[in-house]
Amino acid sequence: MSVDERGLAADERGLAADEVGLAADERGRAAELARELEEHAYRYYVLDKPTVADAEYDALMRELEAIEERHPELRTPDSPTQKVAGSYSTLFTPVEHLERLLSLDNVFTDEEFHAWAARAAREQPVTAWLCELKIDGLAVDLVYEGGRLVRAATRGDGRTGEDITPNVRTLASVPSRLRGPAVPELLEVRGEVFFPTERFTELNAALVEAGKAPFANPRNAAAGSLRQKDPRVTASRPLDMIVHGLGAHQGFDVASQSGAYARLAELGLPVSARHEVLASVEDVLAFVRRWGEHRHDVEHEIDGVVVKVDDFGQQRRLGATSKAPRWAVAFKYPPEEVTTRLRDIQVNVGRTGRVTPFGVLEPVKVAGSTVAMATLHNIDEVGRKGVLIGDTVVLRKAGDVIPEIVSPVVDLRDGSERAFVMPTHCPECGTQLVRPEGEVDIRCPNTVSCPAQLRESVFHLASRGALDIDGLGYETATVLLAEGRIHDIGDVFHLAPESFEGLRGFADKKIEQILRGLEAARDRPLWRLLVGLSIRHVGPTAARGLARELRSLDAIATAPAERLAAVDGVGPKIADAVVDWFADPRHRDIVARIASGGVRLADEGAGEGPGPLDGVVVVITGTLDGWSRDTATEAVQSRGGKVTGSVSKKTTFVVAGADPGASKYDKARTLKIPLLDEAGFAVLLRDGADAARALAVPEEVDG
Ligand SMILES: NC(=O)c1ccc[n+]([C@@H]2O[C@H](COP(=O)([O-])OP(=O)(O)OC[C@H]3O[C@@H](n4cnc5c(N)ncnc54)[C@H](O)[C@@H]3O)[C@@H](O)[C@H]2O)c1
Ligand SMILES: [Zn+2]
Repeated sequence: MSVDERGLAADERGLAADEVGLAADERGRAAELARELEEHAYRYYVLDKPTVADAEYDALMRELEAIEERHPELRTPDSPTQKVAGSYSTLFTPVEHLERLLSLDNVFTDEEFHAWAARAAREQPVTAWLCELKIDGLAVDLVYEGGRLVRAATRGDGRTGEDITPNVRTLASVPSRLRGPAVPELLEVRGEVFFPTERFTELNAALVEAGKAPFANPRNAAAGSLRQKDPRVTASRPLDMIVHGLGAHQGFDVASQSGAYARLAELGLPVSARHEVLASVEDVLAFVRRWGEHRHDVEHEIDGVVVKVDDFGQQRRLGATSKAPRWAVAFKYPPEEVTTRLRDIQVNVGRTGRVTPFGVLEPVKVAGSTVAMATLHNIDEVGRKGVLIGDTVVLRKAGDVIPEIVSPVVDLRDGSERAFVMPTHCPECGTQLVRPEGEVDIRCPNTVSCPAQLRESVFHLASRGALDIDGLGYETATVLLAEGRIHDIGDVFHLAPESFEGLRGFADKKIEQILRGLEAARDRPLWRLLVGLSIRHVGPTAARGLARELRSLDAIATAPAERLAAVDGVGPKIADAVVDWFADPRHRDIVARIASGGVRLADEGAGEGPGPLDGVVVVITGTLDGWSRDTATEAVQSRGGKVTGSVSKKTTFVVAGADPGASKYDKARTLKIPLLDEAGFAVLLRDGADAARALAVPEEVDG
């Protein structure tokens, strides 16, 4: 044996030894993962009290799958990757399902879906896909004999579930008798029981008030409400159900999933109207994308889309694994919930003095960004949520919405947690805080010199939503105030090159940028200035209304409350806030300084009669190349027209840019409201409504 060969042989031995070590490690890890997964599944399915978010459970499951992929000998039939998760509690009588209830395999990306669909199609050509929403609830099995509901059960381990018949009978949407002349002799249907999203906060608040632990999310609320010993508790909860599957049946002859849904609906069962039968994989992916964008427009939570082979014959030929059918898959959306630790609760003082608690979190990644803080809105909210400092909490970040603390994980408390106490004095200026009667908010009443309020109001004046002053960000505002170069928002437009003398961190370029930013901001539309003044309750909608109808700051400042309240989008509460604000001589002084700083305080056409788009109501949806939503809105409003957010019979035109919102688009078609593209919109602005109407050709909906 040559030296070389010996070396090689030793290497091989080394490698083999490593592999043995690795396998032993991985075997240990696999066993640990299996234990953890079983424990989490028990907490989730039996106790309805998970201690980790679904995304964390799914990550453990994927880790186990990956190990089993490398070491197939570890993939035993009792591995959590191979069975339907779930168990049944001794609180309920066990019942055998007539046919097994399975879980679903998952895909997370277009590529994974393509691969899945291709694999299915290799076994069995697929003629049509049925797409529907994946309801985040709990699976329930209903059995009808001779048209009467005889049993309802949870999924359990897929073979044996828990008898929850009396509880399910309390659901208004579940018929106790099927409707119509030809009811099947036997019908086993599966569906999802869910807790309507908008009722969830209300339930948790009530539980916390009663000294009980809140639910982690609407799914757990559904499971916990349904799996009650006392059906009266279930009856008191707003549970709903949608059916999405067929089990054993006799006298129910249909050839497809979509056909089954039509028939189930005739029988009076709750079927979702949101399913679609689609021919191509591309159409399926478009469905997935569309609902991803409208994920929060649904009355229940959805965690993805379920794609099923529509034809029953094709389904049968594809069959199932021990865990899931091969003819269906769940396309999961990115998770929006994680758990993390609430390290502290602190308060923030806003531009109008409002004191809001916020949670300081152990930084955590969710929905693509790292979150370290979450608002808690007000002191009542802290109480309603029942969170303590030191708690592990469920954190939710849905789309562009700011991150929210949903609930504490009560089961993970160790006694070291403590309740948040609202400070009695402003953390920034030491002034005693007040809670005006009948208000939920606590405020710092020192509007004149509270550093937090000044900083926030200057920053707000300069922000995108208000005057959009380039170069004047939060840091700059803080420095200028702290160094006494400005005292409040009234001084901002008096900033000159000398104002920055002796300040560190202000290069000539930066100073120029700010001065140029101010120059541009002097000429913005009136409503932006109004927003920038930080008058309580006055947001863009009210400001636009006021500017549109009164057209100058002077007119707004001197109008009586009744006149202001009559403005579209204003009303008495905002009107009073406006009157109060202008009644304060310090505020009038601020306005005078803003005016002497060269800011335009009136819109063009102040005092003029109706504009060319008077009476025209426009809804804008999708993106326009040449316009932002703000500039497009302004263009309509400055001509006397109105822009609203939803399509109704009162809408004159719907302007649809690229990727228009599906619901607005569809509604416009149903109500036969003229649709304008970007070119049509330009015509509307230039030549008026009649010219635009002539251009709006009704087109056919494609898919
Ligand atoms: N947080 C935890 O501790 C914990 C523990 C266990 C499981 N889980 C979560 O539970 C889920 C896994 O459970 P699973 O096995 O039920 O899988 P799954 O929820 O991903 O998918 C299967 C289920 O989807 C339901 N479903 C909803 N809409 C449907 C539709 N339109 N058509 C068909 N089925 C539909 C069915 O009831 C079916 O049983 C994961 O999301 C996991 O994170 C979490
Ligand atoms: Zn203060």
